Amino acid sequence: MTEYRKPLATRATPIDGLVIVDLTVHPDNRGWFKENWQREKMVAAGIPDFGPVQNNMSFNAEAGITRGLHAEPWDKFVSVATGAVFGAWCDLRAGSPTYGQVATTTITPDVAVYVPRGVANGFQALEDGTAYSYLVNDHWSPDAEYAFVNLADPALGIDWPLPLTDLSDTHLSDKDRAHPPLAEVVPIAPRRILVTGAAGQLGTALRDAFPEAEFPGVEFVTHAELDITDPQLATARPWRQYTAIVNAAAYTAVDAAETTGRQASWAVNAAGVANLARVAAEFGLTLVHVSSDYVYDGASTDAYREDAPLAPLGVYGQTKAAGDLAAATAPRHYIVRTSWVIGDGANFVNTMASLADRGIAPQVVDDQIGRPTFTRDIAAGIRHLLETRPEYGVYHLTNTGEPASWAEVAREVYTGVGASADAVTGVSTAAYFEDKPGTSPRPLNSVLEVDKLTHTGFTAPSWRDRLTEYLKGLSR
Ligand SMILES: NC(=O)C1=CN([C@@H]2O[C@H](COP(=O)(O)OP(=O)(O)OC[C@H]3O[C@@H](n4cnc5c(N)ncnc54)[C@H](OP(=O)(O)O)[C@@H]3O)[C@@H](O)[C@H]2O)C=CC1
Ligand SMILES: Cc1cn([C@H]2C[C@H](O)[C@@H](COP(=O)(O)OP(=O)(O)O[C@H]3O[C@@H](C)C(=O)[C@@H](O)[C@H]3O)O2)c(=O)[nH]c1=O
Repeated sequence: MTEYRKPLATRATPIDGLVIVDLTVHPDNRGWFKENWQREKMVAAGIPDFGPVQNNMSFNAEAGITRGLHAEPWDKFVSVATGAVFGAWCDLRAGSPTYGQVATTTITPDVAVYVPRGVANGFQALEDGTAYSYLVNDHWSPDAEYAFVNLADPALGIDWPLPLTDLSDTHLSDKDRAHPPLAEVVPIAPRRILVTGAAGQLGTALRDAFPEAEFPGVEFVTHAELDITDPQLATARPWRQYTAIVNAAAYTAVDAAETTGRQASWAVNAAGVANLARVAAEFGLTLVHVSSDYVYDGASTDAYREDAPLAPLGVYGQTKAAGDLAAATAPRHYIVRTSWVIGDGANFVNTMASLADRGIAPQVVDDQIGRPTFTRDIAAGIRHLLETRPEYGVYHLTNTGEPASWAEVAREVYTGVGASADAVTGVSTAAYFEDKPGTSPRPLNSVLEVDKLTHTGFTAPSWRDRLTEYLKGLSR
């Protein structure tokens, strides 16, 4: 029986994330009215902001008609427009703490159920002429991965009001009779993570931080495999089957960005990020984007906090700043600003180690101050953000320890590889670049304050410790 004028409320079930919702139904002399989905109130009541894109209805002419149990790769919000059903669900999500658990309840117009992606859904009509409604957050596609479980499987122990053995073919389809028992079900994999720019320094480290065993279906794409500037990006993947994009793609040739690489820098670091942000916004994904200390002018005498004004000096920094503004338009975004990245690839430490090996005594700038940051720690910090989900926004993420100039870093590298630190001569940035026309201006202060990230429970180790380990691992 429909209960009228109940306040909107939610009730937990034995299945993790499967929520029964009490809806407010307003009766009058013509019938009744209900808000079947009301985003603002329902999200406030704790129902996920699941972004429905399709509303399905099935009409069930007679009581006893039974459908299920079907787990599709999208979330559902089910209820009835008229009549009543006995609803039954079984958790078929790979890795779910409640895998195989069953929940049941009666659904009348004053009840709805939020069914998370991968939980198999089924029902038996309790009245003739029952109209069953479900909102879903992906468009139906024959290519989607589905899972099914047999609604008569004794392992589920569902106590159907009308025994299934009494049902004729007009009440239960052959297809639904033939679904496998729970023991033979292939579970539904979770939504996937996509990592762009996967052949770069950070992309390489992200492969270790997001192993397939812990992140089933995680996808690493190189520049050749997915160009973030692609105008067809919105249709390049079935995006609703993804949960996050980690953007490690960038144009990072700082000096070339001033001249021959200006267009490419804008295309990748600004327009490409805007492209990703549009996809993230449209399909409800979290965008993790990586940014740089070069978005600041370096004139501050203090370490930079996340809310410091953007004031980039050169083209690379300008395009990175534009990318940050674009990334922030995605409702779910983490912008991870880091500095002086060292990983697997061409970088300052490798250059210095190579110069030391060849007995070269370099001049190195001693008035740019910052902290080298190792890609394994950036990757670990990104994993931390995606797993703990602090408030969306900008986070500084660098290794910790006393900041240093590039000349000091160079001396540590020389010492670390067994050469003399005396080989490194300090020089001012102005003097170093004096005879190098067309090069980029660089901030003198690149020190980023990392307290905000620390408060979320993540602090990267000291850069000096990481440098020692890194130099040991260099194949020379
Ligand atoms: N390196 C540093 O010192 C610092 C870097 N950062 C930021 O950290 C992030 C990671 O940098 P890092 O790993 O060092 O960069 P890398 O230059 O090592 O890697 C960038 C990757 O992006 C790829 N790429 C370029 N254009 C596109 C495109 N249009 N679509 C898809 N992929 C593309 C590149 O491929 P290909 O080479 O084939 O073009 C490359 O594999 C970047 O956002 C960078 O701005 C921040 C501070 C310092
Ligand atoms: C090789 C060399 C560099 N330098 C200077 C140039 C430069 O100012 C500094 C560091 O050299 P790099 O070539 O690594 O500088 P650069 O490419 O500007 O490094 C930057 O890359 C971008 C992508 C970022 O986002 C920044 O955080 C920063 O890491 O050292 C010397 O003084 N002597 C040398 O022999």
